[in-house]
Amino acid sequence: MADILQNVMDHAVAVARKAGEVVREALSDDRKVMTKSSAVDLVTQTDQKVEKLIIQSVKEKFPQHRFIGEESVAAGEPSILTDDPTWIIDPIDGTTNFVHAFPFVAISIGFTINKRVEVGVVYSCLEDKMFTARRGGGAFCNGEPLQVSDQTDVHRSIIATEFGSNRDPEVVDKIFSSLRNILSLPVHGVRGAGTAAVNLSLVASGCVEAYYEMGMHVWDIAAGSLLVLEAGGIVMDVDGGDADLMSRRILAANNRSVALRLVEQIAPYRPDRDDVKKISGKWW
Ligand SMILES: O=P([O-])([O-])O[C@@H]1[C@@H](O)[C@H](O)[C@@H](O)[C@H](O)[C@@H]1O
Ligand SMILES: [Mg+2]
Ligand SMILES: [Mg+2]
Repeated sequence: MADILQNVMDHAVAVARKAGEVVREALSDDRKVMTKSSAVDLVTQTDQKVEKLIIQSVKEKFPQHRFIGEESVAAGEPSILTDDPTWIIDPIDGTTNFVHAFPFVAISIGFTINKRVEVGVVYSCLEDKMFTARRGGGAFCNGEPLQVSDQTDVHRSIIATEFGSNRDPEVVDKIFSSLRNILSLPVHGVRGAGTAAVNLSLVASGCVEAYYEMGMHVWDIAAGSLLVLEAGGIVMDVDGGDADLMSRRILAANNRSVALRLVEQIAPYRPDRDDVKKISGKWW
């Protein structure tokens, strides 16, 4: 197992770095913007090109492995997580940032066996920060070990979250009531990098105490959730229950004390799960 995981880690780092070069080069091109689930859920040809590059390179080295890729799922591939070795890929996490040249854009590659993340790689390619973690092996940024913040007082914390791309009025109301509750605790501040993976790397780096969101997807959080765990943090559902990669809900924090104070303030809702999709009238 250790050899396989080291081979996976080495390959994920190498292909994430190559993908980062493609993204940086594309920043100087005209970026043709398309939309997916809403007018603000953006995708570009670079997202699609990078995902193809990653999957093709993994298939050559690990032909038996499975994939859940954001843009493959958008094109109709199922996002079912099995016990098989699976690469969970977000080719560009922060596409809206990429379109606007806002400087937080990441390639996120998680690797699971038996539905558990064993390797996580998040390459924040405009910052040139390679975040890596192996289960039980610690979390690192460009080779330097990461440790979550030791702050236990939520009032002295910065909390990260995102507004997402769902503009249904009832969802927007939930987002803002959670935000109002947390801001009024009070906390030192609320931030959002515009990418779940970078937000999770900020928790792992001790720069923010927690990140929560509802509506993001498994490819946004698979790699980053392991960064947080291996940096000494915790990951759970926004209601305090067990973390569930496919639920599209996450609360990642430096410790339980801060996490549970946030659970009390978050107005939860349940997005459609990543592994439950209507395809040609059937549910799977
Ligand atoms: O689409 P993308 O840039 O890969 O991923 C983004 C996520 O990282 C973010 O957490 C979410 O709020 C955005 O709506 C978007 O889904
Ligand atoms: Mg994403
Ligand atoms: Mg993406």
